[in-house]
Amino acid sequence: MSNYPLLDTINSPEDLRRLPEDELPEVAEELRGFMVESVSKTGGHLSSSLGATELAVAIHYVFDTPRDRIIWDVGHQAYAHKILTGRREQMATLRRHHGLSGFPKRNESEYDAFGTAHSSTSISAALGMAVADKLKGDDRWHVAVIGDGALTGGMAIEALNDAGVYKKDVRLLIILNDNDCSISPAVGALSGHLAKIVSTRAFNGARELSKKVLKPVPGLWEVAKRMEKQAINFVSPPSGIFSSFDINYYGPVDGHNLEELVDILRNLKAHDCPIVLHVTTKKGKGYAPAEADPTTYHGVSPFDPAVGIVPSGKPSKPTFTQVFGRWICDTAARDERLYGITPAMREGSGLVEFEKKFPDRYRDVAIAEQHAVTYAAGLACEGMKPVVAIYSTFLQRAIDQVIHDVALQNLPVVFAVDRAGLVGADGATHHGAFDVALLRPIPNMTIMTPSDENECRLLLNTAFAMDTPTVVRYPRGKGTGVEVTADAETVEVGKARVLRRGKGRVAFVGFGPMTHMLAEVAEHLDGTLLDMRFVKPLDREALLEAAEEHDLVVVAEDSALEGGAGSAVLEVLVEAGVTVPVMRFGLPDRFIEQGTQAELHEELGLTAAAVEEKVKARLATMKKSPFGGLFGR
Ligand SMILES: Cc1ncc(C[n+]2csc(CCOP(=O)(O)OP(=O)(O)O)c2C)c(N)n1
Ligand SMILES: CC(=O)[C@@H](O)[C@H](O)COP(=O)(O)O
Ligand SMILES: [Mg+2]
Repeated sequence: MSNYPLLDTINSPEDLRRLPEDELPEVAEELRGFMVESVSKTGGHLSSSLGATELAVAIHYVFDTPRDRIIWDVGHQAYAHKILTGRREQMATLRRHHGLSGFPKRNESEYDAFGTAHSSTSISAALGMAVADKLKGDDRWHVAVIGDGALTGGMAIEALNDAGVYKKDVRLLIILNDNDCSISPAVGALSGHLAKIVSTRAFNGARELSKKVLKPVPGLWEVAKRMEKQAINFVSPPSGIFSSFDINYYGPVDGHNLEELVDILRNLKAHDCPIVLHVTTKKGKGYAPAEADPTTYHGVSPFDPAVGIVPSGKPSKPTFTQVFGRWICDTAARDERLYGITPAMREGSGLVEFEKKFPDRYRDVAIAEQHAVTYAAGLACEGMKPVVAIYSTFLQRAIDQVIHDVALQNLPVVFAVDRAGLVGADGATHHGAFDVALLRPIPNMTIMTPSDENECRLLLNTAFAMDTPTVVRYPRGKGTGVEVTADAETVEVGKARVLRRGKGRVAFVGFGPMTHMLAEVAEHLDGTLLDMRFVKPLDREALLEAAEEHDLVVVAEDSALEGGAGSAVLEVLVEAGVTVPVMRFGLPDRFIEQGTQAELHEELGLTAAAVEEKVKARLATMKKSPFGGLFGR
C-alpha cells in the first residue's frame, strides 16, 4: 500500500481540483511526507518548501493553472508546486546533473510561469504579465508568492510602488508568505513592522469567531462571506506598508489552514486590482527538526530523516568560506576599523562567529545587495574598513553601486566574493561566472584570485592592507586542503608567483583554483606554471617573459571566458605585439546547468586530462622551425 494514496492520483493540478475540499489537508500531509523523504535523499531547500505546502495546494486548487500564473519568489519554496504539477517522479533527480532544477524554470514546465532563484523579482514579473494581459484584454490571474525575507529586497518595494497605481483590470495577487525568517533570523525594520501587524491584527481569529457565531444560522455565514468578497479592507483595516502604496491588503491569515485559504482566495478572485494577502506560516512546518531549526534545514545535503542532520564530529580541512570566517575574526581583533557586512547570507558567508565576537561591527542588511555596497562606501568615507562578504552571483545585483559609489570615489572597500566559479547543485542562476568580466573594466579596482586556502588568507590580508577597492574571489567548498599558515603576511600587489619553471613548449597561466588543475598538466609536459594571483593589475612582466620563452600559452580560469582573465592575458600580449598562440580554458558563452562541481568541470573540459589532451593536439599542429623558432605561430 502506497504511503501517498492521494498523491498517487494527482498528476496535474486538474486532478487536484477534482478532489473534494475536505481532502486537501490530507494532500498537504502526503506532500510533506514525500518532500522529507525525497529531499533527504537528494538534498535541497527543505524548510521553505515545507512551510509553503498549503499555499501551493490552495493556489492550484483555486486558480486555473497554468492559465493563471504563479510566480514563486526565489523559488526555493516551490517543491510542493513541482510535485503537484506532474514532476513527482523527477524529484529523485532534484538539483542533480541533467535532473530537475531546484527552482522554477520556464523550460521545465508550463506551470513555471517565470524563472526565479535570485530574490525579490516576483512582484515585478507578475505585474508585467498582468499589465500585458490588461492590454490584450485577458482576465488571467497573476499570483506572486513572496517571503518576508524577499520583501526586504529593493526590487519588491519598487514593484509595490508601481503596482499601487493600478486600480482595475490588473489581476495581481501578492501573497506575502510571512514566516518571520530569512535564511538566518529575520532582520530589519520591515520585519518588526510585519510582526507588529501579525500580533495586533487578530484578523483570522475574528474571522473564525464570526464563522462560529454565524454558521449555525442558515445562510448567514454565506452572506458574510459575500460581503467579505465586496470589501477587502472591510474586515481587515489597511496595513501600514501596503496602504502606503495604496494596495488593498487582506490578512494576516493562517497559511496552514486550507479551509480558510481556499475560501479567501476564492473571494479575492472576485476583484480585478492588485491585492496583498498576508499569510503567516511556519518555516519547516511538519518536520520537527526543521521547525526547531529552520536555518539548518534551509538548504540540506542528504540526511537520514529518522535522525535529522547530525554534525560530523570529524575534524576536517576548512572550506574557503571557513578560511574567510577565521580571517575576518583575526583581522577584526587586530584592527578596530574592520566592519563586516552581509546581505542576508550570514551562515553561507562564514560570519556566524564574527557576529558573536564583534556584534557592533557586524551587519546583516537583509536581502539588499545594493544597499550593502553603498552602505560600505559610506562607512569607508568615515575611516572604517568595510568588508562586504557576498556571493558572486548576488554581487551582480550591485555592480552600479560598486562602480558609482565605491570605485569612482576610490574607497577602501574589500569585497570578499564567495561562491566564485561553478557552485554545483543550485545551477545556472547561482554560478559565480560573471564577476571577473563585470568588475575587470572598473578603474581603481584590484581583483585577486587565490588558488588555495593559504593564498586566500594571504590575498585577504593584502586586500585589507590596501586603501583602494579590492576584490578577493574564492570558490564554494574546499581547495587543495593545504595548511593555512599565513597569519598577517601580505603579497606584492600585481605580482604573480612562479610555481614551476619548465623546459617544455608550454607556459601555463592559472587564475584561482584552476592553477592546481594546470599543475598536473604542467608536470606532464614539463611546462612553466604561473599562479597569477591578480586578474587586475595583471603581472605583465611575468606574462611577457613566459610568452617569450614558450611556444604556447595556456590560460585557465573558473569564470566566463568572455571578458574574463584569459581575455585580459590576450590584451596584454596583443598590446605588447607578442603573437604567441594562446589557448583559453574557462566557462563558455552559455548558461551552465546544475551538477556537482566535478561533473560540471568534466562536462566543460576543465579537468587536467581534458586540458592535456587539447594542449597536446594543439602542439601537434604547430610545426617546429628548423632554426629553433616556430612556423605555426
Ligand atoms: C538576490 C538574492 N540574495 C540572496 C539570496 C539568498 N537567499 C535565498 S532564500 C533567502 C531567504 C529568503 O527569505 P524568505 O523570502 O522569507 O523565504 P523563506 O526562506 O523564509 O521561505 C536568501 C537570503 C537570493 N536568493 N537572492
Ligand atoms: C536559494 C538560495 O539562494 C540560497 O539558499 C542558496 O541556495 C545558498 O547557496 P549555498 O548552499 O551555496 O550557501
Ligand atoms: Mg521568510
